[in-house]
Amino acid sequence: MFQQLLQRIEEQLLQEKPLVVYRKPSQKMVKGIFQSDSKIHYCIDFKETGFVFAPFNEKGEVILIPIDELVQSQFEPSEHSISLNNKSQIDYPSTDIDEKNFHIQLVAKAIDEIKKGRFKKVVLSRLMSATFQGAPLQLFLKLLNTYTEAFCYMWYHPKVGLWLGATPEVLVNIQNKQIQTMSLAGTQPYTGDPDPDWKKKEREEQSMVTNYITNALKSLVTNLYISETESLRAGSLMHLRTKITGRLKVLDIKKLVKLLHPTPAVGGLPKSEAYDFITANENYNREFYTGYLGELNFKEEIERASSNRNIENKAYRSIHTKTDLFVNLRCMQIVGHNATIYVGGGITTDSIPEQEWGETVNKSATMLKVIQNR
Ligand SMILES: C=C(O[C@H]1C=CC=C(C(=O)O)[C@@H]1O)C(=O)O
Repeated sequence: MFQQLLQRIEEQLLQEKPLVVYRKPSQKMVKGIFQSDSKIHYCIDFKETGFVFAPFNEKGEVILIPIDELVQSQFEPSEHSISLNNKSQIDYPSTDIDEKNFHIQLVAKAIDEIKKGRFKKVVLSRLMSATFQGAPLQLFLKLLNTYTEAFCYMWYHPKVGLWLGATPEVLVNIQNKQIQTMSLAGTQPYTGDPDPDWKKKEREEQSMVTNYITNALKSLVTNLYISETESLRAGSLMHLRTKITGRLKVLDIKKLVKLLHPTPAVGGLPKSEAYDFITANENYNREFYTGYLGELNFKEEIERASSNRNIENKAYRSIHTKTDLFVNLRCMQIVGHNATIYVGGGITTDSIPEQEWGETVNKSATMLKVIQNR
């Protein structure tokens, strides 16, 4: 069955038609969505059904792959998954000294602006290049094998390109009017401790995200609930996560997404000042990195146990509409045998530029491990 899904993916790639194949965190089901033509469809009012792929730029167009054909199959991660602990196994591509200096100076400039009061936090990123052997589909299978707790995907559109990723961050899950989101920030390497100590810088950086999201949601939801903050493992990294849930007063996905994206986990605070700094200073276009992606308005049939209402059938079915969106982190764009890997980190007044560089190097390991089959 899984073999059939792989064949269908290969066929679609050969025909140069749009597709997305993905697996949600902690699930075994891999879904492939195949578009029947090569047109580019856009999501306009968020009432459409399909798989969305949105850029970081809020004003950029959100691409939609309609569900012309859906093929799904269970995937059993193989026993030979890649080890996530051994940092030394990675062969980091050599970096140009100018590249490193540029990033360090960029971080220093941001710290200055924070001290001057222009903004409180900004997420700064860079890209790096690496070559790989084999086919992109092989990389996707390695992602599935390696990052079972992440949202793993391969997305392709002939007019846009091919992207792969394994992200730990949920933008928002919506089922009927119930929503679930998270504030995810703060990073340290995973060393085997599932609940390590966190420094003040990471705690503050993450609580800014929590505060932003809860304030943004206040006017839109009732029953707002904020969980305890916990450590979350994402491959060879650890993050801080707080879960936030609530019930929408009015189901308006467009408004909700506009409010959440980009969260200060990928943009900064205040949103527009940080955004302006990023676009004026980062020196490259993030495109779909730190955008969002996932299922929009999918219909899901839920079977419930027998109830008084429906004794003859022993069960009754109801149709739910679900939206599951993820932030596009730990991702790369593929052209031929070249991968462009995107990595970034949150900068606050307590950031140390050299360490922020190191954090982007650590984050690149998520994709490099897969590329290098380490
Ligand atoms: C921007 C990225 O990560 C975000 C998510 C988790 C932790 C982050 C941090 O510690 O800076 C970032 O906010 C990235 O991986 O490129």
